[in-house]
Amino acid sequence: MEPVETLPTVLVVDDSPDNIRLLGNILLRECRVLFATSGQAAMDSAVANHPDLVLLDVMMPEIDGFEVCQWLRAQESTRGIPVILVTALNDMDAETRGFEVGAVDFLTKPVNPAVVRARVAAHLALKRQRDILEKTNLRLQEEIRRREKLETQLREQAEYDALTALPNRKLFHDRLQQAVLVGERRRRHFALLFVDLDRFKWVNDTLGHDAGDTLLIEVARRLKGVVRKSDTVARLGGDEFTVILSDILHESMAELVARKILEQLSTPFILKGQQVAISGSVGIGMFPDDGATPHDLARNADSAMYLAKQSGRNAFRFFSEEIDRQAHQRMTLEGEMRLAFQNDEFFIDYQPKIRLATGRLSGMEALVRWDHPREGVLFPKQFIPLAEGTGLITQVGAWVLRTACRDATLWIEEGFPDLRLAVNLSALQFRDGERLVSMVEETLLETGFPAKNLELEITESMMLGNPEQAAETLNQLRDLGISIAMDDFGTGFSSLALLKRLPIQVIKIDRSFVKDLTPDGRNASFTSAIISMAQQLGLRVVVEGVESDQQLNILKQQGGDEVQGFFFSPPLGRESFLDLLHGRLPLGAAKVVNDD
Ligand SMILES: Nc1nc2c(ncn2[C@@H]2O[C@@H]3COP(=O)(O)O[C@H]4[C@@H](O)[C@H](n5cnc6c(=O)[nH]c(N)nc65)O[C@@H]4COP(=O)(O)O[C@H]3[C@H]2O)c(=O)[nH]1
Repeated sequence: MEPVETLPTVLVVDDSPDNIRLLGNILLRECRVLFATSGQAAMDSAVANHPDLVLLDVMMPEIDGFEVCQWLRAQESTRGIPVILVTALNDMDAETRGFEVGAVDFLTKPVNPAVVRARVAAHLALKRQRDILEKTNLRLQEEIRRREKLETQLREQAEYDALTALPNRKLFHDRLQQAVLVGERRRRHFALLFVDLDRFKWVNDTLGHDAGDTLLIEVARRLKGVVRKSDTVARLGGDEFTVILSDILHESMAELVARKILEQLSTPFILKGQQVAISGSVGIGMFPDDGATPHDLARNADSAMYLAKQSGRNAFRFFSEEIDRQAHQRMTLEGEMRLAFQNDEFFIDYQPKIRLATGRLSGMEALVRWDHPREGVLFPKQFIPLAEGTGLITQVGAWVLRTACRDATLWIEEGFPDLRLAVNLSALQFRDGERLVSMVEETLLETGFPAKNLELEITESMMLGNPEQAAETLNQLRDLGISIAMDDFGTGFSSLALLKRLPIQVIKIDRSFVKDLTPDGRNASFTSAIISMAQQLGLRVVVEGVESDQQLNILKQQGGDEVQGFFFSPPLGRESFLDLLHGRLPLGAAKVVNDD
């Protein structure tokens, strides 16, 4: 006989003490037997003693065997205990229900001792096997988790730099390879920047390696701060860092990041309690122009970095000489643009707008120019993108609106009360709606220009980022009494939904549609369709870029409201425009000075 503590435990449940005694005697030799004489006592005992098997009488008062069995199955701690139900002979219904509530077997009364022993022994053996399997399974899962953790650690050690936690050289090469593949497949540009610290050796030699490590960790943090989450910043070793800027639309975006990096690196670091100024050099390679393979691109970005270092440090260089020249020209221009306000170098030309129905001047569009001391007169496309890239556009835009409103107020006072002034807004001004609305409001107050005579020109793309916020800004502008014109209509999505949703009063048909306007051409159908759609929506239509009387006649027939273009007049300086207003200069007499 096995010692009692190693014998399996069987809980015998029956409300009849005789039956309990009988079953107990049958099992006594092979098992440790526990007893319960009610359903409740059985449940309590199962939870407390966790038996290896339950022999459960079905017919009991209050809580019967089915309920007890169901309850045991529902509890986490007793779910695995096999239950054999003891039923009356030939009670088929009881058997069916018993299986439904989770019993594993049946014994029928009156019980046959040999059958009882055999069934109990079989189910105990099964349970033992299951327990062993479960334990093995748990151990295996634990082992898998341990190995996965180890693998992750090993991978991180193999792919990440231990000091800065940035991707190391190996992972950088993988990512670069990946970027090249994506770039090839989707025909996307991306930029690779090589960044090198200019005084790292000095820090290591004079302040010690601890300070060098602190510096590298801080540099890693700052570099990550200037790029998007989807970009990669890696450390190749020493003080050599790289940045992969994915999805670059234009080199100027890479330039912007390079400049931010230089700014970050030239902001002093605190090392061993003292302020240390270092700087960096950045080399930029553009995919695919500066290298269509990871190897070529990396080599070229690296050599651009050496050129930057040679050119006096704290500098960036593009690999391509042409791009580099343009980037540095932009940088110079930016500095000069800041000075241009002080030196009064901006001025405005006004291009007349003509009402088709009367053939008379109805208003003008203000177009900014920059009288650059070295380059001569610069047109918007030569400096507005730069002003947008540097944030200076807010200042330029406010200056244009104030100056144009001041000029136009004078003209209104000179006897042209209906003169309408159109001013362009930039997407960047539009992004800060609140600031824009208060700037416009203040300008109207300051200059006394009537809001109803002002038309602000926006483009569709400005609305796309956040249409809800755009609609709110436009509503606030409309509440001031200003009209809103959708510029360049037809070149973007030309979404009707947008026209319906936004408080727009005017659409301006882009001049590309007027260019080849012939009576039976495709462009004629296009302008005609837009004009009749606009009329149905109650919008005014201004057509830009009218250069010939043939175009004019078509537009007249199609019923446009206003036109603007070299056929009547190019943009004019303030004095010439005044001459035009007073009839001293006839419409159509001025020569084209800006034909882009
Ligand atoms: N080929 C041809 N061109 C014609 C004709 N009639 C007018 N143009 C030109 O077309 C442009 C019309 O302005 P836009 O579509 O609003 O396009 C403007 C506008 O989007 C932007 N811009 C101008 N001034 C400002 C400003 O103060 N702020 C902002 N944010 N953008 C401005 O710069 C763009 C270009 O301005 P500009 O170079 O002055 O060029 C002007 C004008 O000189 C024509 O018959 N034929």
